Amino acid sequence: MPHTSVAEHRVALRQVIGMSATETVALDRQALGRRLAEPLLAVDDLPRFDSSAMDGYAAAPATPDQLTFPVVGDVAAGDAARFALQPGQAARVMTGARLPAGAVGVVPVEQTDAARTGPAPDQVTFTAPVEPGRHIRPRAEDIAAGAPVGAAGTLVTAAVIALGRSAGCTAAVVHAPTRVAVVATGAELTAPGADPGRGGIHESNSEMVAALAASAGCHVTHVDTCTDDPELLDRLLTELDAAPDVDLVITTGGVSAGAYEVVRQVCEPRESFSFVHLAIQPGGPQGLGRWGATPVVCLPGTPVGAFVSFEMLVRPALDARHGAPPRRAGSAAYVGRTRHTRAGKVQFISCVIAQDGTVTAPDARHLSALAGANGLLEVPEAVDQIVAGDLVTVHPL
Ligand SMILES: Nc1nc2c(c(=O)[nH]1)N[C@H]1C(S)=C(S)[C@@H](COP(=O)(O)OP(=O)(O)OC[C@H]3O[C@@H](n4cnc5c(N)ncnc54)[C@H](O)[C@@H]3O)O[C@H]1N2
Ligand code: MOO
Repeated sequence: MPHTSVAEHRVALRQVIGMSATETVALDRQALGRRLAEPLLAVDDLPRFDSSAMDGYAAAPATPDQLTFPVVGDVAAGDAARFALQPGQAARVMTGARLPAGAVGVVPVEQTDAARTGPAPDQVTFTAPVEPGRHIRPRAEDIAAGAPVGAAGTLVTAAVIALGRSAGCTAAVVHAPTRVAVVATGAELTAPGADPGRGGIHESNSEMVAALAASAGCHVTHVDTCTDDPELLDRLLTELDAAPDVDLVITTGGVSAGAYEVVRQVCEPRESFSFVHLAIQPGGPQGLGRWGATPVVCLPGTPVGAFVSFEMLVRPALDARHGAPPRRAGSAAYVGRTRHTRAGKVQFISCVIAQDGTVTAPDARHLSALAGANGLLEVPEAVDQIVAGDLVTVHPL
């Protein structure tokens, strides 16, 4: 296999995976988790008008110490409040109500002699003078029409949905999710619940990769398994390339040096494909290319290798495709036992990052260690052991 650096492979993956299409979606929960492809601008001011922050009385004192006011109006939230307060007048207002013109401040009902409920009184007396501006939410205080709710690249969160909708936005231009087909290959794979017999194994990669892709903002549209029969894989890839709902195929297995490496056998002869063994562990054997017009990423079959290489290689390319900024690795103080690792390869070890900034890593490299992990600890190529007190690079999962 050609020798390719991890950095070169990452660049190649980004090129093949490319950028997603953009689409306009309603600014509701379907936009949640997407990245804005264009700035989202406020359509309206928020608040749309000077409004009351309290249930109480808006007042326009004639003198700074005026305490008793005639009540000339009653404004509920939603009312148009077409009248203006003259100096010396007050109006009952509810939280969120449009303030009558001329209001200087709002006095909460608790600080008056008025009853909370029932019709508005003819007159109200406050316990203290009106403070100018108090309990008034000025128009556009939160965001003004035309100002950005979010720049391109912003993650649409519940708060972004709230801000945008409050500012009158109804839709957003976002990066479309990548429609992914997963194909797990291997003669030994047995479907859930079926008898694996003497040599079979319970198949797990397909749903693991589907879950990883979903967590990376993809829509998983196909999940297939395939035997080691080259004709079957050829036919399946051709079908997926023709399918209207597949932007990317991710395969697992069949990429190493054995006699029945179906993915390599079928894909390697095609010019666009390259198969490499990267200096990382696990996840070293990798393939990449296009079947027809469809990008195909070939991960190794070992479940931990497939997981780690998805996280460290494929996820960054999907993030870029979906308009997300690069994730930053963290660092943590290693507090476990001395771990000997293999120099010459970047190692990714399942680890547990604690709240206090320390990190431990169980001895095993098995799926059980990964299932209990919340991060991957990266041991650089030149390092052959990590000891307690080392500051190490960690990638949160
Ligand atoms: N002579 C060599 N042998 C191997 C090399 C090598 O360089 N020379 N590389 C090793 C490394 S590293 C890896 S990783 C694996 C990659 O092998 P494949 O991608 O061809 O994967 P398979 O052989 O198909 O499977 C490996 C392993 O994983 C299990 N597996 C596969 N698919 C699934 C699945 N869908 N669900 C659950 N488990 C799965 C499979 O049963 C095997 O145990 O090659 C090494 N060998
Ligand atoms: O890549 Mo393999 O065992 O290094 O997963």
